[in-house]
Amino acid sequence: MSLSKLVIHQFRNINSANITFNNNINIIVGANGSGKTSLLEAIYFLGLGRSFRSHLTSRIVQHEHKEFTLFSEITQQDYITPIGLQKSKNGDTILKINGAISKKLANLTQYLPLQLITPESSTLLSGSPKNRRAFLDWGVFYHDPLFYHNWARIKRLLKQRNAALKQCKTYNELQVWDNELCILSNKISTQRSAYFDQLLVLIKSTLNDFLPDFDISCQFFCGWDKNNKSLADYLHDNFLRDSQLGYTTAGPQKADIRFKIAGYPVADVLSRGQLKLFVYALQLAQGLFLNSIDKKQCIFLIDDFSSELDQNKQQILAKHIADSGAQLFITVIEPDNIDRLFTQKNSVFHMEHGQITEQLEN
Ligand SMILES: Nc1ncnc2c1ncn2[C@@H]1O[C@H](COP(=O)(O)OP(=O)(O)OP(=O)(O)O)[C@@H](O)[C@H]1O
Repeated sequence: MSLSKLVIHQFRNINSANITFNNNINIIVGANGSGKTSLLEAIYFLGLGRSFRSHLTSRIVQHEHKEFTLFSEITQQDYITPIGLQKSKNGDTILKINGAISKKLANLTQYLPLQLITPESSTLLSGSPKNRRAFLDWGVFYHDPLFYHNWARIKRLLKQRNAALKQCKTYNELQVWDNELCILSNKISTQRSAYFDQLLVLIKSTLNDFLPDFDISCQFFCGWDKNNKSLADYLHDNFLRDSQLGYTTAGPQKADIRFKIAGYPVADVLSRGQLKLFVYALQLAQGLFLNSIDKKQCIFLIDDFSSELDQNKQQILAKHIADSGAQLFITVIEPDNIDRLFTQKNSVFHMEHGQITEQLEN
């Protein structure tokens, strides 16, 4: 899958754009505030139905306009899927996939498997486990077609259980939720750990290139200590504590991936640039997995490609992206020799005050 065409209307400072992208490398060059991140945000919106910068449509719609419109063509082998999305400040949304109205924005996710890397991405390692669960679930979602159903069901169940926790006086009253919860939790945990075990091989190999001087351990935690007791026992034994807290403290909603160096969390040991490289290694491993095992093309959106990376690391990164077979969108302020980092054919776009123009080959 690749994004072959994008039409934008009234999205941030981009009033109107009609762009045909390269199937591999797309380099977007522009000064501060020219609209580079807005372009990535528009692509992200088409991939996930939301922004990575704001929950408020009113911030994203161009000032003095009522709505933004995005139209794209997604190419898979020789088949083109047209997708159109319009969002208004008043909350109205129109999504069309292949000419038919689609009610759910979640339907978008299967078309563009996006990996976003921004200067804030190191929160994947330094932030809460929620970020690492989202990272892991992204891969499981594309790898295992049954995962989404289990995940959506358990989210609903937990919501109901947490509401019931606040009212139940005895554990017996809760058991109606827990039988299904335990079955689903074990399924999700098996799906996640099966994916993680395979991904780990790729993570180790990318980390070896990016951070060869560190011995890094990576461990999946399913959300409860399986070796100690079953989830059913945890739910039973934690009843009093959980009802005081008003939420369930054991289960797949507490899963995490623990990355450590000499027993310390990586965020406490590595520099900012090294953390960024770590995140690149993790996301590239997922891109490689998607390409080589799931036979789907990953799309990388990388904002501010060269920040905090020396020339050598930029070269390693460029090589890995090329090897992953992904479609790439990177933004840079200074073009320098960035296009020469990539050996395959690439397209360069210049961004100025929200206007995009493609640089023609000499
Ligand atoms: N709703 C909006 N309508 C019009 N312009 C907007 C809107 N939201 C943001 N902008 C403007 O869009 C411009 C582009 O911002 P963007 O973050 O895309 O730039 P950038 O090229 O990524 O900059 P940098 O290199 O500094 O990160 C900014 O000047 C911003 O003030």
